[in-house]
Amino acid sequence: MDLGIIGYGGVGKAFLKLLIEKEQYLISKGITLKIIFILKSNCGVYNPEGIDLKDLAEFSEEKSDLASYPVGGFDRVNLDHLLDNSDIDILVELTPTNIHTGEPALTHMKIALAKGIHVVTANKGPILLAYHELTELAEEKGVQLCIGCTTGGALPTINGGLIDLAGATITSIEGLLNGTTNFILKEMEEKELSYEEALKIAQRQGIAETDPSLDVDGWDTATKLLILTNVLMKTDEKLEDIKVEGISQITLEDIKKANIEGKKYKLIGKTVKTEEKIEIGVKLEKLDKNHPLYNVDGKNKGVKYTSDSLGDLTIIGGASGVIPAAASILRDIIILHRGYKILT
Ligand SMILES: NC(=O)C1=CN([C@@H]2O[C@H](COP(=O)(O)OP(=O)(O)OC[C@H]3O[C@@H](n4cnc5c(N)ncnc54)[C@H](OP(=O)(O)O)[C@@H]3O)[C@@H](O)[C@H]2O)C=CC1
Ligand SMILES: N[C@@H](CC=O)C(=O)O
Repeated sequence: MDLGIIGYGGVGKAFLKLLIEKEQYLISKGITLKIIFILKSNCGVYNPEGIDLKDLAEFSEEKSDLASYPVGGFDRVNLDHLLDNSDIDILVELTPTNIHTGEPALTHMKIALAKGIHVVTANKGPILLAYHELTELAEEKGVQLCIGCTTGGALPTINGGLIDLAGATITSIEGLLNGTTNFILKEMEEKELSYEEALKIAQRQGIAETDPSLDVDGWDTATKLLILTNVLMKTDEKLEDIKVEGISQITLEDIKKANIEGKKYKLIGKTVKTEEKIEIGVKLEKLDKNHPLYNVDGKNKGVKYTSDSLGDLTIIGGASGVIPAAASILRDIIILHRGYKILT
């Protein structure tokens, strides 16, 4: 399969390295992935024969300006033109999340789907704002929109809800869905760091969003929760209708006090749906030891589904990070290659 990648930051670079590491595994499964183009905001690399990934990865260790890459580097980006000429099967969209406009990713995805190209993405903005429109377009064109990375990266939230709870009605979703805030809370607790110091470490490790206020003010949790709600509960809820709280007000003293009570602070997003109404919100909660998400620490995340006929299902792990995020992009590509249809 031929791929084009838009966004060559933390996740994009990790994805390239992963493809190099997994080359033999992929070949053994009969999966040949050829990268035709990689775009950043103002430059890119294009090679219709397939980019030499090892060479480009080495080049990128030293330089960030792809225009100066000797084989196919260029500095004027025209995606429409590229998609017309490069004949790719899958567009991998990895630009920064914008929860207000979804751009630039929303436009990238619409162009690709309209041209009959599958889209695999880590970008939550377009899925939050235009999930139904994009899936309709994908269906009309007979291609897939793969969003496994948008609701917790490596944590298999979408697959768990759609595949493992198939046939059941999900009545509540409770999620610890943001690795950055959970990591900050743990660093403050264990190393007695201030909130600001812990956030800087999360940023250095590449787990925070390009705009970290999305993490610490609760919007990333809210976005993931809303995508899960709209996909799994077949609703069309909007960000502006829900109450969202972050963690920026918490102090080391609050955390220590909770510890003495045998409790831990966690940023929790929760949706409860009955026949009459739906309640959705994100808030900092003090969990006690009996709560299924109490032991989800550090960069790990977790989700608990309650369903009518398949009971409760709690999935824990899926640490945030550029490598697990890249691996969840590859997971979606493999699922696509196997011919499974996830979003039905
Ligand atoms: N980091 C993580 O652990 C995870 C991230 N995600 C999601 O993955 C996506 C990427 O995250 P991450 O790699 O950390 O982000 P980065 O900020 O590290 O990288 C973003 C990349 O997108 C490029 N870009 C920005 N605007 C455009 C544009 N208009 N056209 C082409 N390229 C553009 C940037 O180019 P330039 O450098 O030239 O500006 C950069 O290469 C985000 O949507 C994020 O929410 C999901 C799960 C986990
Ligand atoms: N910033 C996010 C990255 C994955 O979505 C997080 O911290 O979990």
